[in-house]
Amino acid sequence: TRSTRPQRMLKAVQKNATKGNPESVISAIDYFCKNSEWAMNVGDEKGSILDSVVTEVNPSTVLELGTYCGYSTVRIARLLSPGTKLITLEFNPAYAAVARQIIAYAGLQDKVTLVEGPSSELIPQIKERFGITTFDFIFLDHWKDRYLPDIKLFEECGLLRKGSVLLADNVICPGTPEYLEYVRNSPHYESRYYPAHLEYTKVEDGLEKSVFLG
Ligand SMILES: CCNc1ncnc2c1ncn2[C@@H]1O[C@H](/C=C/CNC(=O)c2cc(-c3ccc(F)cc3)cc(O)c2O)[C@@H](O)[C@H]1O
Ligand SMILES: [Mg+2]
Repeated sequence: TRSTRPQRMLKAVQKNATKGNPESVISAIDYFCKNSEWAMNVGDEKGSILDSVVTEVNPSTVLELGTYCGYSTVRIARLLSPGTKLITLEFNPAYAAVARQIIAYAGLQDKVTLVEGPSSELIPQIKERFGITTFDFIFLDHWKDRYLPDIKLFEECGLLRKGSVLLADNVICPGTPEYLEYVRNSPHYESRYYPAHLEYTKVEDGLEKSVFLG
């Protein structure tokens, strides 16, 4: 049967990137998406903003919602201090299988815990299963209508502390209006918009960074 786009993306990484070199994996995926097939990775322009926020926060505990093929997982994990690991949640087994291979190709498997399942079920289990009290940094890039319910779940489960940083992709395109309204109007968050473009296009999009104030 015909291969899937994530499988073709993995082939492109195995063909064009250097094993153990995260930068080459990122470049190979961006090249594939610009020259062969568009895919919903955060991309290089928004990815550079992601890099700068991760570097600024220098987090000890990291969560990503929506692994997809692992592009942003690799971008984040390559910047983490030694001994720091990130947890990434993905509920599509086929996507998770490709992501595991792309993360391993980059040599970052020891810095990543990919958990298969829906965030709504997994978030309440995180403290127990991974011995995490709160997250320093959370990257939201899963179904856009799940950003708001999941941020409320973080609050209910006590997974945020004063200063926790949430970074959300696609707040303009496809858009997350309810989430934006919440973080921009809640007294519990200080929010800032980083304008950019939808990955590999000239369409407007951007990232919203929201700091939990307690
Ligand atoms: C049930 C919610 N919880 C979830 N828990 C765990 N994993 C989840 C969850 N939701 C979705 N996922 C996974 O996250 C990924 C979903 C991402 C959704 N992203 C988008 O729809 C998206 C879409 C676009 C886009 C923009 C313009 C277009 F014309 C077409 C597409 C651009 C992006 O950057 C995007 O992130 C998948 O791997 C999916 O299996
Ligand atoms: Mg996205």
